[in-house]
Amino acid sequence: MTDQSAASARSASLPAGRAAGAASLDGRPSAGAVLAEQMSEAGEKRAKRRDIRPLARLIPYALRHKGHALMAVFWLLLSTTASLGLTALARGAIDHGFEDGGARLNLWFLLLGANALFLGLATAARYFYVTRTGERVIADLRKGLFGRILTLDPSFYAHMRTGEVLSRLTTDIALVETLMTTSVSYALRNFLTLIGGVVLLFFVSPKLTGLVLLIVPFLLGPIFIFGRRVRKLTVASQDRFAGAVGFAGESVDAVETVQAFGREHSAIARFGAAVEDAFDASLKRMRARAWMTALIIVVMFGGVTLVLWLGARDVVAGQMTPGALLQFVLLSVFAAGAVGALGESWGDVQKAAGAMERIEELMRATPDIAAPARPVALPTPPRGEVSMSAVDFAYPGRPDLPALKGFSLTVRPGETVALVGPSGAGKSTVFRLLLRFYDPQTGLVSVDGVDVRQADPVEVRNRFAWVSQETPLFSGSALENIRFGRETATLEEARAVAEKAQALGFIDALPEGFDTPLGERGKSLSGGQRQRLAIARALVRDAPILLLDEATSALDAESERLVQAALDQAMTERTTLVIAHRLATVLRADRIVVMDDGRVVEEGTHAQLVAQGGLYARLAQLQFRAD
Ligand SMILES: Nc1ncnc2c1ncn2[C@@H]1O[C@H](COP(=O)(O)OP(=O)(O)OP(=O)(O)O)[C@@H](O)[C@H]1O
Repeated sequence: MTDQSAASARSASLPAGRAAGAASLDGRPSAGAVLAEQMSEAGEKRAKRRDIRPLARLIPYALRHKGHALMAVFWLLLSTTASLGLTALARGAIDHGFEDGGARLNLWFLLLGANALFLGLATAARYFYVTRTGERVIADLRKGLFGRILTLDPSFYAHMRTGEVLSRLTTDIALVETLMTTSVSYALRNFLTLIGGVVLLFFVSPKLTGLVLLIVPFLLGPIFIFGRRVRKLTVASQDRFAGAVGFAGESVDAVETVQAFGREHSAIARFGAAVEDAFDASLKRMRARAWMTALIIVVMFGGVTLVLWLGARDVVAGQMTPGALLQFVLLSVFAAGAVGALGESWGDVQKAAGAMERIEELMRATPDIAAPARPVALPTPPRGEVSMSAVDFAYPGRPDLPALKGFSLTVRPGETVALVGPSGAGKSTVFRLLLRFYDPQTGLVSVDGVDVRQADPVEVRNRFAWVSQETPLFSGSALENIRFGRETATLEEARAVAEKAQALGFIDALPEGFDTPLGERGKSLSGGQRQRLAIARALVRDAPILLLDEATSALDAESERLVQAALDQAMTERTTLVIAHRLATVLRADRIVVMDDGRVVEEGTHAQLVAQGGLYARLAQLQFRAD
């Protein structure tokens, strides 16, 4: 076999798995090694698929790299030819090398040596081109999939957990990667070796080959029948043992109760019985396995002996040369090895088929929200006007629970409107419809006078700067986080908005100022700092409409004052829609819109609404945090 090393490499089920042992310099596993190990473990649990048709979807990806794919096929054919050619050369060396007192012995062995050299090089080239094509396909697939994932709208994420989406991006792609790199190279080589080997076997000796083919069912029969039984019995004995362990765990956990009730002996007896039970199940498995082993060895070695005996008789009778017999034996070994190896690869193929099916499901998913064929352009310069009229909306999967019912609201350019209402009234939903994460079932949402359904969602979203409650930040520096609002922002612009957002002071005080990495999700900052940075990020966008979801989480007095000052700055000079939780904010608003159960129930200024003594008056008393 030319690349048995590949077999051992394959046993690590994911390519990433091989890196799992890698450690960084300080002895701890590196982040990459940890991820690889996690993916390797997760890969074990992903479902297989018997139908391997999904793998055909990889073909277009491979065809994008035709040159390398062709090179892979070329070297695959050459390396297989070289390994099969080895058997022909061995035959020649035996049959002709000793003729004329061994005159051509050196030549034959030179040829064998040259073949070995060529085989080595061809195998290396095959490995390189197959793996390179595979890795390239995987890189394209990864990029394509992530691109797709980020275009999917919240309706999609409502029925698929983000964890599952990430598993598809990492674990599932790693499973396909194993197939496309290690397994494909290995399996194709073995497949070709098998086909070529069997064809050559027929040429060398049709009689003996026929005999071998007759023996094969006798070999596969016991493997199939006993193998199945052994697997069933293995599961049974594992289950019994798990039962025993479970009972032991329970007793140890509650050892005081066991002792207080004086139940030690009965617990020991029960555990003993469970262990004996597990032992009996193992015994059955051992018997089946022993019989299977005996049968396989008898059939295999008996068969080999029979075939060799018949071959040797043919040699004596002059119907076959000794070299041909040697070639026959070598080819049989190659072909048998290839069958075994293909069986091993089959598990990887099924795993990858399952993975590819899941990946394709994501690739095929189309977002509900997309630009129409001919989007209507929003007016420039932007006016900063939003309007929702008679909007009815229920979230996907909750059709019976409308979040907005006949909701209408118009916000004029430059106006500040505070949305107030009990939890679940539909305030955040208003924002989600404006940002066009969803479309309403009935009614109209328009931005700057254009129906958002007729516009390009990217252009619509460009009109908004959004500060959400959670203010998610990203790993990267403070500057990069501000530039998330607008990539082209200069450092000066970033400083200017940071100043307006009351964030300049703390950013400058960071060890590397604007270049300080903030850690994953900006976790090195305090809650108030994160909020101010998020406000700076929204400000740098310089969008005409600000959507502000005030944080409900309490900050300390100083942070609260700073955040409030940042918000005051943000709200000036642009249309603002704010989900308000602070008294100061509602007092500043031009208009307060009170929502309840998806409807507008009251509207007016703070003073007017308090005087009305309705829902707002009650909320104001309970909900607003005084500054
Ligand atoms: N993604 C979602 N899928 C299904 N239902 C949702 C979803 N988001 C919100 N809802 C439901 O829609 C209704 C309105 O929710 P919304 O988040 O707009 O309320 P809210 O007024 O912003 O409340 P809060 O002040 O608590 O954030 C609620 O009944 C809520 O359970």
